[in-house]
Amino acid sequence: MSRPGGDAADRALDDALALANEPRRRAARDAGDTHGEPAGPPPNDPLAVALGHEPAAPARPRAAARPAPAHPPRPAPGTEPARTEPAPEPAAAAAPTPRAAAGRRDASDPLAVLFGAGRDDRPPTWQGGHADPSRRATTADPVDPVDVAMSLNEMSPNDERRATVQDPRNPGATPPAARGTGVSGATPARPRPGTTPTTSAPSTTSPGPPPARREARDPHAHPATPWPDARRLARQAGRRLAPQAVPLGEQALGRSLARGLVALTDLPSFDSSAMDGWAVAGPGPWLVKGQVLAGQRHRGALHGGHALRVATGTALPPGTTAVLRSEHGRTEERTDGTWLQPRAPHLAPGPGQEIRHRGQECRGGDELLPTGTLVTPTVLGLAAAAGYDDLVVTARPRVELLVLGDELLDHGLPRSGRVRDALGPMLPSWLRALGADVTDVRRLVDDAGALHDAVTTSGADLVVTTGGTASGPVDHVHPVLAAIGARLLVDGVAVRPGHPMLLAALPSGTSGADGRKDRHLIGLPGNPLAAVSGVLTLVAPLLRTLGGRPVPAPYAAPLTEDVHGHPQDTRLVPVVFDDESAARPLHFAGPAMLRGLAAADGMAVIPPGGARAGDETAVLDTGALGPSWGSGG
Ligand SMILES: Nc1nc2c(c(=O)[nH]1)N[C@H]1C(S)=C(S)[C@@H](COP(=O)(O)OP(=O)(O)OC[C@H]3O[C@@H](n4cnc5c(N)ncnc54)[C@H](O)[C@@H]3O)O[C@H]1N2
Ligand code: MOO
Repeated sequence: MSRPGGDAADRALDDALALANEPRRRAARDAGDTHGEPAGPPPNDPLAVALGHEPAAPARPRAAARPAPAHPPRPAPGTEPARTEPAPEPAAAAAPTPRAAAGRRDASDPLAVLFGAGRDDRPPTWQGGHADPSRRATTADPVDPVDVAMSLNEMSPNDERRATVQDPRNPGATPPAARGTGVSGATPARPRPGTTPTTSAPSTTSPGPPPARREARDPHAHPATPWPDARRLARQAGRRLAPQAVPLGEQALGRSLARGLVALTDLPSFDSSAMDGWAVAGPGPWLVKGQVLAGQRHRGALHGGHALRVATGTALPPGTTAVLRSEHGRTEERTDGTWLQPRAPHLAPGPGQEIRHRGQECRGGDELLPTGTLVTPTVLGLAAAAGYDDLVVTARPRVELLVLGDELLDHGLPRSGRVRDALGPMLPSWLRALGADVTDVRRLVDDAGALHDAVTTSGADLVVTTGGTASGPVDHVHPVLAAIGARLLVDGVAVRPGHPMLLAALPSGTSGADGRKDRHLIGLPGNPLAAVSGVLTLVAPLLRTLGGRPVPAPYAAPLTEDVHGHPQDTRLVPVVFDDESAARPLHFAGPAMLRGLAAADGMAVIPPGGARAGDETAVLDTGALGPSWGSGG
């Protein structure tokens, strides 16, 4: 099956994002920036700018051609640098505003991205592809995911992660990543005392995690994957699942057509009246011969000088030359019957007037919609009108969500150093909006054995974890992946927030009961906005591939104000469209905050080095995720 636009459109999308990001990344590097926090939060003064109605094809990002701001803008109240959370200033908080509808190519798609620039603006060195030897790969470079994949077995011997690797299911065995290093004896942490896991206790099937010596994992041991590359790697990591025939209805909603929708018949399939009135034959006046309603059939033909009272949708008998709509005609009872004539000479219907002709919309065999079209409510309606009872659609990727964290509460007020789980209630809807079948949502205690069991026994196509991706004492995601021999395709992304997110190919031995292979795990950071960043960066592109969903039409918007950038990393910043075309950055956008995003229409993609007021900036749609048929990815 090929999708409209398919990989080419997908590549175009990522290429354009790479274009938008690359020059700033270089500008930041040229300015001597290295690792670190953004130069400063965004400036104070929100401006109102209009959303550009750009063509879907990559155009030219003005942002890409401009140098990075020489001086970082002043901090804005209510914003925070990547890892600090200043006290919010309510007066400066952006109030939720009406969502802009116009200007979007695909309002149902959370990942609709619009571009502002084209390749013509690329600096000469960029056009050379590799003119700058220090430049990291971008999506413009063909990169084989296999080349980029980092097998834990291939990590350098001095990677401290090796010291933490131990198979919690088999404490005595030297895990693959530790073989040959002489390192052993890592212990997954035990649940903290006083914690109350709500839905999932530590594994009862597991012998339990062994004692371990945990050493700090160095998150900077390897460079983070550039954000556009991470999206592409996620998109290329999986293969489309096998299509299924499902009954026409909600089951099909949100999937893609695995076969083009071909008209089974002419539409309309018979000549019918477009108006309530009279079917007439020849010029008037006409003798009214009776009435035929929609769904009824008149026996025989209509002869010249005769009329039939008809309703909108009535099948017209042969001989009908036009329909006179009711407000244009007048009847008169005479001894020989009811006579009809136009109310005025100019209201006499011309030939064919008010007739809906057979085949006007399509002929049998015409392709109504191509393969890959997202099934929306309207598509269901069209398919029904065209006579379909079932649709052959792409499968929904089965996704299991594992929410990690002893500190999480599932009800009541945050208290005693514990916080409410914000991701359990939020992510399943996101995942469904991205086309997933969320098979399970489990809260796990911070226990390596529980995580190990959950991952290895899951039958899902994609396991999504939240929390535990960093290098804290109970961050078990990396050690468990290493222990089971998972292959890290992305291990840390140059994006703020969301830096520690990861994507791993699970070994085929961990396929579930149904024997599905080609399974993946995405580790989302625990900070809630960082987790959303991971959804946009890794989850959406992978789900789009697995579910064979169409590539969203891109869109971009000029920014209303300067937005500071991280020196090397892309930033994703919640923005709201104040009117039809304004992208205003919102405050309260720190990694642990959801207040900004909750009021947002999307996340602006701020390239390394920052963006200026007026810069056309790609926007990832986050505002239209409500409908379960929502596209995305
Ligand atoms: N030494 C370092 N520490 C941290 C680094 C680093 O590079 N070196 N990265 C920081 C970044 S960036 C992020 S993001 C976080 C990611 O941490 P984890 O993925 O390991 O997540 P946790 O530590 O489990 O939790 C982080 C934070 O988020 C809260 N949380 C977790 N789950 C939820 C949830 N379901 N709902 C609401 N809040 C949640 C948790 O309580 C923590 O406050 O690591 C930094 N540290
Ligand atoms: O706090 Mo972290 O912001 O996700 O990269």
